[in-house]
Parts: sequence; C-alpha cells; structure tokens
Amino acid sequence: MCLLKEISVNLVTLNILGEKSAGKLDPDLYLRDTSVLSADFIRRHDNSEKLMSAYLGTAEENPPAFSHSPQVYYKKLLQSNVSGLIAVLNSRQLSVAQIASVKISAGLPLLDERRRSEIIAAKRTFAAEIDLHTETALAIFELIHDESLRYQQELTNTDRSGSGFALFRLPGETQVQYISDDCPLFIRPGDGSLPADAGGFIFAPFDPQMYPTCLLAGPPQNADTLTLERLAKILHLGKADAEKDTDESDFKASVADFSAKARTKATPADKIVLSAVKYIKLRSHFNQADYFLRICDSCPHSFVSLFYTRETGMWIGASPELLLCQTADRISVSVLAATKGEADLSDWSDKEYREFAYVRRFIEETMTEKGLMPENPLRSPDTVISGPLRHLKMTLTANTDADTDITRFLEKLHPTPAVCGYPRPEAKKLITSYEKHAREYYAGYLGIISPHYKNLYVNIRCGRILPNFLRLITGVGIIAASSRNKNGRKYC
Ligand SMILES: C=C(O[C@H]1C=CC=C(C(=O)O)[C@@H]1O)C(=O)O
Repeated sequence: MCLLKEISVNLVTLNILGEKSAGKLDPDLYLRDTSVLSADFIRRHDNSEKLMSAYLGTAEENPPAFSHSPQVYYKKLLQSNVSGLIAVLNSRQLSVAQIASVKISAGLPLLDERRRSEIIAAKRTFAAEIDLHTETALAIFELIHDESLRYQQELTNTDRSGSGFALFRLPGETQVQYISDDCPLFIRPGDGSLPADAGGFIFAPFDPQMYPTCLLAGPPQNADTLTLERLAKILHLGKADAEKDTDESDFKASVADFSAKARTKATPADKIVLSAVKYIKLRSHFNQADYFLRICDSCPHSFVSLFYTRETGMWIGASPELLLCQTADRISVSVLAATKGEADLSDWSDKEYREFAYVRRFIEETMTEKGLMPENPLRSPDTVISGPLRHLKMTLTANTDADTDITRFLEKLHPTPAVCGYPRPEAKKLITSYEKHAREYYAGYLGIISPHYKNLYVNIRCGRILPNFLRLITGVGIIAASSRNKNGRKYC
C-alpha cells in the first residue's frame, strides 16, 4: 500500500519532470519550484539548531536582493545553501543514494523508452547545474520535489478568502514589505472615522460614501520569496465585469462638453478629472506576484502595491502621488498635476500650470484651515518622471503639534483636485454624470498608518485584477483650456 502510494506520487513527479524536460531543460523552472519548498521542508522536518543554521545561515543573514526575477533569486538561494541542505540529509538514518534509487527504479520502468531517457538526461543536467555528485543531487531533488507536490496541494486547498494582504514597495527602495490580516476591518459608509489608534495598511475608495475603507492591522514585515509564492495563490478574484472599455469618442465628447461649458462659465466647476477604463486580457498563467515584481523594476520612483481582500478584490498599482506623509512633528502633502510623455522636453504651458494651480490652491487652503502652515509657499513646481510620463510636482510641508488631528485633515484632503476637480462638491457631481463606470478604489488612497506615522499614496496608475482581465483606470484633468483631443489613454 505504502509502496503503491510512493509509486503513484513518484509518477506524478516524473511526469511533471517529463513535461518540463520536453525540449531543453530549464533549470530555473525547477529551482523556482524546489528551492522555496526546500526551506519550508527543512524548517518543518528538522529541529536541530545546528543543521538549521548550516542551511539557513548565509541566506538569512544576507539574502539575495529582490532586484532580480524570482527565478534568479531562488537559484541563488539554492546554490548558496546546497552544503547546508546536504548536511541535513546526511544526518538522516537513510542513505540519500538509497532513497534516490528506490524512487527512480519505482517510477522509471512504467515509462516508455524515450520518456525515460529524457528524464534521466534532465536529471543529470539538474545535477550538473548545482555541481554535486549525481546521486546526492538526485536524492535532494526527489525529496524536495515530493514535498513540493504536497505543499502545492496544501496551498490549493487552503481557502484564504476571508483574509487580506497588502504587498508594497516604497519609492526608491528595493525591499518588498507586506501586511496580512485574517480578519480585515471594514469601515462602511456611515460608520464614522477610523479608530484613532488604528495601525496597519489602509485601502480607501475614491468615495467613502459608496465603498468601505479597509484596514489590515499589523506592522509591516519584509516579504521573502515564500510569502510572494503564497500570495500568488489567491483564488478568489471576484466576478469579471461585463463592462467594455470606455469609448474614445464618448470620452472626447465629455472633454469637449465640459471645457466648452467652462469657457462660457456655464458649469459650476473650474476643473474636473475624468477617467477611462481599459480591459487588458491576462495570459492563462498570469501570476500577480511576478507582475508586482516587474512593476517594482520598471517604476523605481513609485509606490508599488498589490492589495487583496475578498470584498475589495485584488488591486495592483504604481502610484507616483504621495497624498500625505506624517512623521513625529511634520506633515508633507504632495501637489501633482499635468501630464506629458517622458520624452517631451518642451516647456510646460500656461494651461498646465493652471491645472496645477487648482490642486495647489485646494491643498494650501485645506492645510491652513487645519492650522497647518505650509512652508515655502512661493516656490514653483518641479518636473518629475513617473514611468513613461512627466508631471508637475511640489511638496508642501508644515509642522504639526499635539492638537493636530491628522485623521480629520485626511478626511478633508481626500479626494484632491488632482483626481476629482475644483471646487470638489461640484466636480464630484459632474464626474458622476459624465463617467459610466464605477471608480471603486481608483483615485482612493492607500498605505501605512499608525497613530504617529502615516505614509499614504493616491491610488492612481492602478487596476483591478479580475479572473481573466486587468481592469485599468486612468484619469486626466480637464479645464476650460483643455484640448478637445484629450483622451483617456494616459498609459494604458
Ligand atoms: C488622475 C490621474 O493623474 C493625476 C495625477 C497627475 C496628473 C494628472 C493629469 O494630468 O490630469 C492627474 O491629475 C491618473 O493618472 O489617473
């Protein structure tokens, strides 16, 4: 019975190996699956402190940075820990060569000749790759691979639908951090403010009267490869909307309508931000953790995030826009507006400075109202690069004191004219009349909060991951001088 089970597990193992070895063996693929598992395997099966540190020593003290793809990371991890792994295996009563030969002889005769030789060749390549004695390498491979099957099964069977997580990378940093919470807190419309002592990751919608604000409690932790692997297994992505992309001619008609009315003062708002939706088809083996890491590489100056709860769905984004940063006795708010391509080195036009001025005016007024006096108000904005785009940007900074109520200030500040318009109540109404889609969490805000520290970003350059699609949303500010050719294709 036991042997039969062993043989059938082994067949699955060998078949997987066979699939992957059709053509040329890609050692990265094996290493990706196996090395993550090896760390977990050793942790769970060996209590010996000495052996654990032989295995984990170098990797934990000095882990390979996340600047590479996960495949490269795994490969480095395995290579740097092979000797520790062998030490662990040698400590067992069983001979590793024995394990390998039993497993291989149980599985191979059941396969046809061509398949068998492919598998043997693949195994040899694997052994050569990590430069070990073949038998030892095979045994390590088999042990880890069996474990990997069991582990994959465990991940697939785990229903994490009640839980939530936020994976994020701060601008200019390489370390990926995360917070996960099995019981997220939802502040629903009408529930009032966030608790004053709230700490964790906050994910707020564009309109808190329409969707809940979500808080994942807990301090951020550094994410390792196993965390990423687990997060990539989230299965509940919600239902795919039946919606279509925003029609470009409809979008242009809205821009033309608003700007014409603004020119003749026939509209109550001076600026509105209109957004457009675009659906991108995802490939069948789309992996959100890999996608997240790719965005980290391509947007080094952005706040890159992957956020999930069953209620909000899975959101991914790379925001260039700091909403608010609060430290012990200081607060910074960023003013961001106007867009052109990264390669466009022309001067900013009056129209673009005017778009920026609406945002700046609103933020300065809101800060002053709350007793926060912005320093350096006479400075002019800088140009910043965000992925393939350039924007006008300025950071307004002020001192805070014990009486400053940052939570109330945040409620007043969001949404700024950078994502809504000016004046806000009128702009909000107009957005509802022009836009046919739900913004949900687009143009909301997200980031870390605690009673004395906040680091929050505006949720733009983002999208919701649906089972087969990425639903991207982007917006542009429209004023009287806006061109009727302005479209919603900012970066889609
Ligand atoms: C609302 C968005 O961008 C804002 C930030 C920078 C420039 C903007 C603009 O060009 O209008 C927007 O105000 C978005 O990208 O969805």
